[in-house]
Amino acid sequence: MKIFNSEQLRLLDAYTIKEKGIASVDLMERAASVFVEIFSEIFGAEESVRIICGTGNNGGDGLAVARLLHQKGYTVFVDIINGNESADFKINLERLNQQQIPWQYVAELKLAPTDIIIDAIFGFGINRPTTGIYQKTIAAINESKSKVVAIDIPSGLFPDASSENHSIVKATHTISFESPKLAFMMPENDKWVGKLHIAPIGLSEQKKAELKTDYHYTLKADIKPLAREQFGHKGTFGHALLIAGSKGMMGAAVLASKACLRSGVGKITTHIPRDTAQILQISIPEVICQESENKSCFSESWNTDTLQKYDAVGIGPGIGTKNMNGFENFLLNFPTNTPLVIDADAINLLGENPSLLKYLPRNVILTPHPKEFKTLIGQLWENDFEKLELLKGFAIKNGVIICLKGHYTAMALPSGEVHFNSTGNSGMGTAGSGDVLTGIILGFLAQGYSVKEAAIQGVYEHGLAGDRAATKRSERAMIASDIIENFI
Ligand SMILES: NC(=O)C1=CN([C@@H]2O[C@H](COP(=O)(O)OP(=O)(O)OC[C@H]3O[C@@H](n4cnc5c(N)ncnc54)[C@H](OP(=O)(O)O)[C@@H]3O)[C@@H](O)[C@H]2O)[C@H](O)CC1
Ligand SMILES: [K+]
Repeated sequence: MKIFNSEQLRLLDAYTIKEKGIASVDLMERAASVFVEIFSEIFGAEESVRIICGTGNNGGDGLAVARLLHQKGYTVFVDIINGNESADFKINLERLNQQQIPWQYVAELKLAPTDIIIDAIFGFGINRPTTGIYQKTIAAINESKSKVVAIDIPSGLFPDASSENHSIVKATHTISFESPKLAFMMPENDKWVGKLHIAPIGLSEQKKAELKTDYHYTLKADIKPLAREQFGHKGTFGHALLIAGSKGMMGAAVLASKACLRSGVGKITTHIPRDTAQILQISIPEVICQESENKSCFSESWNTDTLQKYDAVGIGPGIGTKNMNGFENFLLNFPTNTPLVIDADAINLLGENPSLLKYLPRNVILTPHPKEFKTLIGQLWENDFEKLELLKGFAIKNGVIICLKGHYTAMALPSGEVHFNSTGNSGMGTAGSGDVLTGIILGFLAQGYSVKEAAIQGVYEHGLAGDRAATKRSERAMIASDIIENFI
């Protein structure tokens, strides 16, 4: 799914009105009705609902929502912050009066603890930080103990730029129209958005296809699994090489190897330090163990021919950062066309010696978490929008795919595109979860997925398996092995 900016959403809005010959107020009605559909699945009609509206189209949505909830039997009360009224706001205020739904202009907001608040102050039309009565009302909402449901976007949040230090409504749920806003993907905004719901309102599919954006949100419909050949065998489903582990960190090699096998790969050879094969062999009998001749997992005897035998290579889980020479030797000998996934300490090694970046092969996926990303680029960022620019810049400059792990893992491609993942949960913030991801991506690469497919699909399915694990156990109690066990 594409992520559009506010200018594009306005264009889509106008185009849909023209193409489908519907009035803008009818599009507002459609938006309000899909909002109410989702809202009523979350909150029953016994609830008393306070709807706080601005006077633009977000406020207009709020008025239409008030009317539709009233018709469904909810007790509603509307507060309006006086301002310039949009045409569709005016129409909906008139409709509200016809139904004799109570409303008032807000002077000072006083909320009952039992109220559910619907936030309809500002939508994507916000163009400056909130001040005065808007700021005061937002503070009153945030100080209340009420559940808050934002229409389209929590009021005060800029959809396409950083809103650091602004006054923003802290929503429990955000029901957003048609596509998520870029701001929702940023960890710094997690505290405002709450649980995100996407509500399609039927904007023009043709125009959506035409509009270009760098930003995408991966949903089930975007995932196209590779067909598994009926006559295939372990020789045709790919042979992966994983370079992982060190003394005390062999669990990382175990988790990544097992996840790789679960991804459907034909064979995996796991290259580990000397005298550590027993741990791996006992944990996973299906793995081919290959011990290094020394204490690190880097073999001096590696050359392009030995590495070229594999369909894909993964390096990093649990390797430590002590053997820079070994890593350098690995990269210098790495075959140009073999896909490679680089994780964990291998990323830290690259960060320590950025001159090695020029030796990266053609098809590379790096999977840092934010701290590893910081080490890799050797600089900090002021806010998450700046971090996103740095991520894009790194992918473009180095011709690599880089997956920055997080709630919405961001995958930046050399083309400048960024794909945000939609699956996963906080239970995946647990030791070994990243090793599992490396194993899955490696397995997909070895089976012939392109680097783009392996990254996007690997991250998506890793999250999906994590969601299944959380359902069976809980986000708190799940561990990395549960992600592997729930990979189907
Ligand atoms: N295409 C869709 O997705 C649809 C969206 N709908 C809803 O419409 C809003 C966007 O509505 P819009 O009227 O464009 O904008 P807002 O309601 O967000 O804001 C209204 C005006 O408020 C002014 N403004 C902006 N920032 C501030 C501020 N900090 N303080 C005070 N006032 C502010 C600004 O006007 P100015 O002239 O003062 O600059 C805004 O224009 C969208 O989010 C959806 O909820 C449709 O209902 C259906 C289609
Ligand atoms: K809002």
